[in-house]
Amino acid sequence: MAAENIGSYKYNRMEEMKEFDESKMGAKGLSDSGITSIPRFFIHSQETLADLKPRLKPSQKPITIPIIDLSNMNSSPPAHRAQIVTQVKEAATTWGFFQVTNHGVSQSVLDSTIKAIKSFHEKPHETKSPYYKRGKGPGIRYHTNDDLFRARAATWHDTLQVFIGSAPHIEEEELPEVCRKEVVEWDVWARMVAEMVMELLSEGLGLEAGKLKELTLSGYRVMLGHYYPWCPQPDLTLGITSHTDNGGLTVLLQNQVGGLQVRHGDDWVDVMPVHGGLVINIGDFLQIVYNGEYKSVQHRVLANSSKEPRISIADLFSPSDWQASGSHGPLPELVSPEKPALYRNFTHREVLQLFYDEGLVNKSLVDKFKLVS
Ligand SMILES: O=C(O)CCC(=O)C(=O)O
Ligand SMILES: [Fe+2]
Repeated sequence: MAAENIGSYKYNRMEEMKEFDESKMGAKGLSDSGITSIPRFFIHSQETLADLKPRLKPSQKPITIPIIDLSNMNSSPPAHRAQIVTQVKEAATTWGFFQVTNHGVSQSVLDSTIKAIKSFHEKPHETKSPYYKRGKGPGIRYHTNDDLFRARAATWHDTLQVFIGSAPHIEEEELPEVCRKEVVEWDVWARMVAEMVMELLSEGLGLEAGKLKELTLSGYRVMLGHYYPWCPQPDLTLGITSHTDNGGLTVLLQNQVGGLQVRHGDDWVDVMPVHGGLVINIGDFLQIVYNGEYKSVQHRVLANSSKEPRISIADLFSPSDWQASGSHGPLPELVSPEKPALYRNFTHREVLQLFYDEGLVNKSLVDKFKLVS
C-alpha cells in the first residue's frame, strides 16, 4: 500500500513536471495564470523550508557583504589602489562575495540591460516559446530550472541562458531581437569588470595583476538572464536553491528587488541591492586556482514575494581552454612547503561528468578535488 502510494506519487509528479515543461509557460506563466497555490513539484523539503527563516534576532543590526568603491583606482596615487586591493582581498577571503561601485559602467547601461532581460521574459508566449529548451553546451535557451527533472524540487524562476564559447563574439542574430543589442553590449562591459576584478584579486595575493588574464579566465562565458516572478506561496519554495558557482568569477547585475542571500558562518545574509552596484563572487574553479585563499561560498535566492519581478543577470567567467583537454589545479606560485596544494589537478572532462551525469545540485568542485591531508 505504502509502496503503491509512493509509486503513484512519483508517477504523478513526473507527469506534472513534464506537462508543465511541455507547456513552455515558465514560472512567469504560472504566476500570471492567477493560481493561489503552487504545483507540488515546486514545494521543497521541510528541512530546506525551516532554513528559510531568518536567524538574526530582530534587535541585531543587519549585516551585508562588503561594498567596495573602485573610483579613481588608477588615477590616484598607488596607495589608493593598494587600499582597494586590500579591501578586495579581505572580502574574497572572508565572504567570497562583495559589491563594487564606480566600476566604470554607466547607470544607463545597467538600466538598459535589466530592462532588456525583463522585456524578453515579458514577451508573449509565441515569442519566447521557440527558445524554450533544455540542452548542453553552447547556445541560447530559455527555461524554468536547468535541472528540473533531476532536482529534488523545482524553483520559482525562469532563465534566458546565453552560452558564449571561446569564440570572440556571440552569433548575434540568434539572440532574441528584444534584447539582442543589450546582451551583446553587456557581454563587453561585464567582461571589462571581471578582468578588472581578477587583476585586483591576483594583486591581493602578490601575483602579477595579469596572472589570470594569462589563463584567459574570461574566455568562456555564460550569461544567465533570470526572472523571478511573484510567487503566491514564497514560504514553500525558493527562487534558486543553495549552490556555489562552479566557474571562475561571477559578475551579477540585479534590479532593486532583493532576494539573494549569502552563507556567512551559520547565517544567511541578505545582499541588499545597491544602486549602480555589481555583485562579484568567487566560483569553485577560482578557489582551486588560488589554492583556497579565496572562497567560493554558498548562496541562494528566496522566492519573490513582491509583485515587482526580480531581475538579475549573472555572467559566469571560466577559462577558454575549459573545453580543451588541459589539466587545471592550484597555481604553482601559491604552493609551497608551508602552503601545500589543497586540491588535485583535474580535467574538464571530469567536471562535465560531475554536472551532466550526477546533476548540478549540491555538487561542488572544491569538495570533489580536495586532497585529504
Ligand atoms: O539571481 C541571483 O541573484 C543569483 C543567481 C545565481 O546565483 C546564479 O545564477 O548562479
Ligand atoms: Fe550562483
